[in-house]
Amino acid sequence: MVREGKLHLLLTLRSMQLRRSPGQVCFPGGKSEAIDKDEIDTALREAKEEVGLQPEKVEVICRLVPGIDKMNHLVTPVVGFIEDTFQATPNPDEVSDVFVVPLEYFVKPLNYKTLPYKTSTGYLSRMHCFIYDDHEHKVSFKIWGLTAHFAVFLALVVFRKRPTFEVDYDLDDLISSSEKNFMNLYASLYKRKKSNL
Ligand SMILES: CC(C)(COP(=O)(O)OP(=O)(O)OC[C@H]1O[C@@H](n2cnc3c(N)ncnc32)[C@H](O)[C@@H]1OP(=O)(O)O)[C@@H](O)C(=O)NCCC(=O)NCCSC(=O)CCC(=O)O
Repeated sequence: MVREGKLHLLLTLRSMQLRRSPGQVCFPGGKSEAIDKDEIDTALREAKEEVGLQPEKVEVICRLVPGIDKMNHLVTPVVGFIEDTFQATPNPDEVSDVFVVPLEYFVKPLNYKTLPYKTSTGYLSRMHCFIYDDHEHKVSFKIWGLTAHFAVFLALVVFRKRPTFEVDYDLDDLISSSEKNFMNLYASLYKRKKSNL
């Protein structure tokens, strides 16, 4: 969404009652169901369930290169544009807060650290970790892991500028290098699956 002339990302704080990743920041989303035609359908259905966003209020822009979560699920980000007038109605079973962050924060953060990260298959990567202070609501959010990975990639695609921290992409060939990173990660998981057969 555009707020005060700047692109913003809408994020959620997961409910503490959730079995998986309680209290962590993520995008609205979830597992695909048989009724979903594709990942876009899944994303729109989940956004409606979690934050009350009506699918017809979303202008879907694109899908991004998938990521892989710690359970080795394939997670496909869907990018959509929404109006600034959207008023979230968080489903309290799943979401305890909804907030927005300027997209630019993910290339030029005020509070950032990087953590080296080794996947279950030994693939070496890095995890971004951002602390975002929402001054209007006097709350701070920690945005890290898979969520930060997607936010950084989208910010790089949109702004096409060098971030103030290191990233694992060739910035002159962003899309290909992100596909290559994904394929390497995917291949390392596939190899392990095969050897466990
Ligand atoms: C991947 C999503 C979008 C999935 O959302 P939800 O968990 O709300 O999905 P849900 O529909 O409620 O999930 C219902 C069940 O489906 C499973 N499920 C969810 N997404 C799936 C997928 N893509 N493929 C297969 N199964 C999937 C869940 O494990 C869960 O199983 P069970 O009921 O059996 O559990 C989210 O969990 C997420 O964004 N996680 C990352 C949050 C994050 O970045 N945290 C910070 C660092 S931690 C980190 O980055 C590591 C990555 C990670 O969190 O795995």
